[in-house]
Amino acid sequence: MTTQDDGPLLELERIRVGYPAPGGLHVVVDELSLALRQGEIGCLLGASGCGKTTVLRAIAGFEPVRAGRILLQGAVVADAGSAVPPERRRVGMMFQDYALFPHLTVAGNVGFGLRRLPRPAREARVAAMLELVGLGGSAADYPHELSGGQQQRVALARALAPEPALLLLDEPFSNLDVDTRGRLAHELRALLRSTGATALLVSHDQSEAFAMADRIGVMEQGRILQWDSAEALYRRPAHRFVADFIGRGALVPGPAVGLDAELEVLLRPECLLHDPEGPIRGVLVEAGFRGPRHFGSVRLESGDVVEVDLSEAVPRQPGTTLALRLVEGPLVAFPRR
Ligand SMILES: Nc1ncnc2c1ncn2[C@@H]1O[C@H](COP(=O)(O)OP(=O)(O)OP(=O)(O)O)[C@@H](O)[C@H]1O
Repeated sequence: MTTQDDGPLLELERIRVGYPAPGGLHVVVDELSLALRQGEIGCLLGASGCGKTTVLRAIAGFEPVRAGRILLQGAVVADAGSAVPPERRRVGMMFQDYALFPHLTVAGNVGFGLRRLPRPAREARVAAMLELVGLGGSAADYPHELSGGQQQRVALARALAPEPALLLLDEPFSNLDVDTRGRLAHELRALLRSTGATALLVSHDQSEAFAMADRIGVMEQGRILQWDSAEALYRRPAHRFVADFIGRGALVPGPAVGLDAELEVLLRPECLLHDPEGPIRGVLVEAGFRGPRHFGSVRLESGDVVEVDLSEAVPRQPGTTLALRLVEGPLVAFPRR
């Protein structure tokens, strides 16, 4: 998995992808750009139906690109006039339901894409992949004998076995329960890191995206609004939708907290502090402990309700009037609509 130069391993340049529809093309993804460097893990994050899977399918070569282009390791693999076939792209894909072959053993599944290798090399590679994902003892098992998490690891081993330049993962945790999801997100990240794989995954779950990815693209209706690190998305959302979608918080008119009337300010729970001397008043609507800190919904005098970290505030009875002040340092604000 090496590239010849330091350029991005994957580049999407303003791609448009759609599906044939009675009136013409139903455009699902438009003007979408992103770049991933060798060894980076990216994530497309967005609500159901925003076009995440369609982007993966276009990268894998299952859907044609109607405008823009896709480059892998510096070479164009798809544009409006041409497309390298999927099997020549060196792209591995792990599907949402894992798509394991039920009639093949674990070893058979992992070796499926290696049929052109001589048998000893194939067997060695399968064994190495199973060792990597911690399933060395399960080679002879069938998929139905495994847990969801183990099936996921078989699917991952199968996708990694042919040494793809790029790995695509469609909702890799969707079939797992909540506890397993959290654990496996960290496990999968560590695994991908250990192989140096470059990967792009799709998720509708922010905590998964944050746990897994170096770069996250927040999508809305077929576009990426911001392609950035998790921290930048949280601290410096470039778009109102991103501010709303990522993390907790509310956009309130500036005057609600003594600021400019032309602005709307993003108030995350850590932006307002309890301070008996503070100039901002609010009534506690409800409070709750979400370990290790206490949070409360506070109705400001403007009527806006914001979430506030109340760990330092006592008492925390609903109906209490609280004095608050803004945290020091810059806040995120947008021109008022
Ligand atoms: N094969 C297809 N033919 C026609 N329309 C399709 C096809 N596949 C997807 N679409 C449409 O494209 C849009 C985007 O679908 P896509 O599966 O890419 O979204 P998604 O963000 O991955 O959603 P989900 O999280 O639900 O899988 C949807 O409106 C969907 O109905």
